[in-house]
Amino acid sequence: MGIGKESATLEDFLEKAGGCAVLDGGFATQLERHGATINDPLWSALCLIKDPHLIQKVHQEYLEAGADILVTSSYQATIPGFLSRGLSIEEAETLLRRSVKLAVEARDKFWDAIKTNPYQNRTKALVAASIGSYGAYLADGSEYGGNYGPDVNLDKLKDFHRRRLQVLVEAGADLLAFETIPNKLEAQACAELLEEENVQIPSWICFSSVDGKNAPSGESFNECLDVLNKINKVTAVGINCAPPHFVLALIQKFKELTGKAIVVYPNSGEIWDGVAKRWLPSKCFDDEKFELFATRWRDAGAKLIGGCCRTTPDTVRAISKALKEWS
Ligand SMILES: C[S+](C)CC[C@H](N)C(=O)O
Ligand SMILES: N[C@@H](CCS)C(=O)O
Ligand SMILES: [Zn+2]
Repeated sequence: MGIGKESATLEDFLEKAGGCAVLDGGFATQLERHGATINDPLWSALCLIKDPHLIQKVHQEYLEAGADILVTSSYQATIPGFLSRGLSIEEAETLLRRSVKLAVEARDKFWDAIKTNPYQNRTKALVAASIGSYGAYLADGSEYGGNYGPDVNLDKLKDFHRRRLQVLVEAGADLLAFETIPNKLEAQACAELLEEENVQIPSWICFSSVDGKNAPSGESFNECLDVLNKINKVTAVGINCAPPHFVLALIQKFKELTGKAIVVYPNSGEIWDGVAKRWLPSKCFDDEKFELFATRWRDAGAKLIGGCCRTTPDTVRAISKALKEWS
């Protein structure tokens, strides 16, 4: 027996979405635009404790902007992270389940409101449970560095991810989204866990990149994807929270390296300073540029396209306009 409901394939969903699905945008970014303070080791997961209503509002805003897939607020929600704040294991698991519940409720409410409108051309959105990297939990910018040191081995990374993954799948997520994976070892740990836990829902594993060519650790995507290609339970692979000007070349590279579906959701181009905990200005794409490049990314072979940090519902609206223009 595996965990998670038997679901329709991602391929079927992509077909219903017109061949290419629109993801949402920067989740934490939109929380902050509404005034949330997340300068904290739990980052956006702090809102699971302090302001769950705001989480649901942000999901709603991304649906209204055209997202076919919502990514949950669990990026930096981890059991050890919550324990270090004095919560019990039970409370930590309740918060993880809450992240899925908030997105599912937002999705269902939105769908109930639009499904009978004959002029709407939408598919019922999916909820992807975010599983941020170990580096995200460290809260020191390690998801863009990829060097976890000699004490972190394959088993330690599996132990870190296992229980959260089980709780999120059992809470009813439609998909798993591993985000900002910065090295080959962690990609392998996540992929092998999908097999060990016999996960029945589709999943993507996304890497960050700081040089536009390799994983942040310096390992080539060739090596990283070699590991993932062998594991059928990894449905899609790609890039998230890397600068958007890297994305076209990375899609072309990934097309050569894998037969799996490709997912891309870059950030705005700003650079995260993990020590000062703030975004530094750099070469950025505005929403018009996202609109222009979304079709280039699709034409290069990406099947799931959205935005990550510092992008907003307006960015998603621009991507949706570009990709669903035919509809
Ligand atoms: C995607 S980064 C901006 C998330 C925050 C980071 N893990 C930190 O806590 O500093
Ligand atoms: N899903 C996370 C990604 C951070 S890189 C968020 O949008 O907050
Ligand atoms: Zn991001």
